[in-house]
Amino acid sequence: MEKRKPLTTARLKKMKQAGEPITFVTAYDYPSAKLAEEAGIDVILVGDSLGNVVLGYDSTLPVTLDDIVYHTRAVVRGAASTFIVADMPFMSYHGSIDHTLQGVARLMQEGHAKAVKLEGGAEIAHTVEAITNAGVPVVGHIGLTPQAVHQIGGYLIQGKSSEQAQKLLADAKALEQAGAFAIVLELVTEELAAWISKELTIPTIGIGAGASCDGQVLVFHDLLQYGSAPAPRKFVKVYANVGETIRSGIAQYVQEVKARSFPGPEHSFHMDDEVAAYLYGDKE
Ligand SMILES: Nc1nc(=O)c2c([nH]1)NC[C@@H]1CN(c3ccc(C(=O)N[C@@H](CCC(=O)O)C(=O)O)cc3)CN21
Ligand SMILES: CC(C)C(=O)C(=O)O
Ligand SMILES: [Mg+2]
Repeated sequence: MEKRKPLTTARLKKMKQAGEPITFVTAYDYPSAKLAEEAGIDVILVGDSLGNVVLGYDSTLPVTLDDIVYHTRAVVRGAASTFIVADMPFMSYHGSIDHTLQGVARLMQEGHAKAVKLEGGAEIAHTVEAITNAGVPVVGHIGLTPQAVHQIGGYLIQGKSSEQAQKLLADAKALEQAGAFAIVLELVTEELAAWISKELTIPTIGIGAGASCDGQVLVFHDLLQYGSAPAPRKFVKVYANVGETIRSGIAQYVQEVKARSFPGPEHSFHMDDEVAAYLYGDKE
């Protein structure tokens, strides 16, 4: 395959200016990252959705920094030529700046990430600035911020009222001002996402935010129907049914072992004839 020019934060800004859509997908391990890179994805996000789709939790809150470091390393091994962003997990960036920077350092030095993503608006702008000042590119994330699910009261669409919309625009501008190189807009109206995208010079990456964003992101397991929620959410398009492929493959394996049709002769190893004859044959 042709080797692509490594993506940079400057290139992402140029893509926005040129109107070239930016593609993000999440990945959490070596094979998924390798396949995403081979498929031509621009950016891989090692999301804390890891908690839901890989670790079986019912929210992203239990995901730890250790979890993200471990999975980011595997993703980087699978997609060494792709720009890889690591999600900062719940409560890893709300203490002191020192504590936050220690976590960022682990994601970069042990996880080998190229950038980090944090949920929140103007209230975390000082944190975004400190991380940026340390030379680490930052992706913002506003709208539905799943780490705040218990405060929000559910996974609800954000920015429907004009007050909320204006606050979200102010948040986006604060993050841009603080040095973020891109902002995820999650579960906001298409109208608000279009407005924010027009007002910013950095790219917006939408999930459930309509077609006017500068890029799109989806969760790997959602777009491939790989063990995630049985009924895909409105903002997800299903491009393949990997879960069904895996289930039917394993079911066929079970059936063939039970029927003794697997393994067949072509899957088995044999001794030389003389040895077999000596051990088990007619030794008169
Ligand atoms: N598998 C997976 N995909 C995701 O996109 C995702 C995760 N997990 N985990 C972390 C967050 C949580 N996300 C979610 C979770 C639920 C809804 C949801 O049920 N939304 C409703 C709309 C609610 C409303 O009407 O306000 C929907 O029907 O789409 C949306 C995003 C997005 N992220
Ligand atoms: C849905 C994306 C943006 C995310 O934050 C995640 O996968 O954790
Ligand atoms: Mg996340």
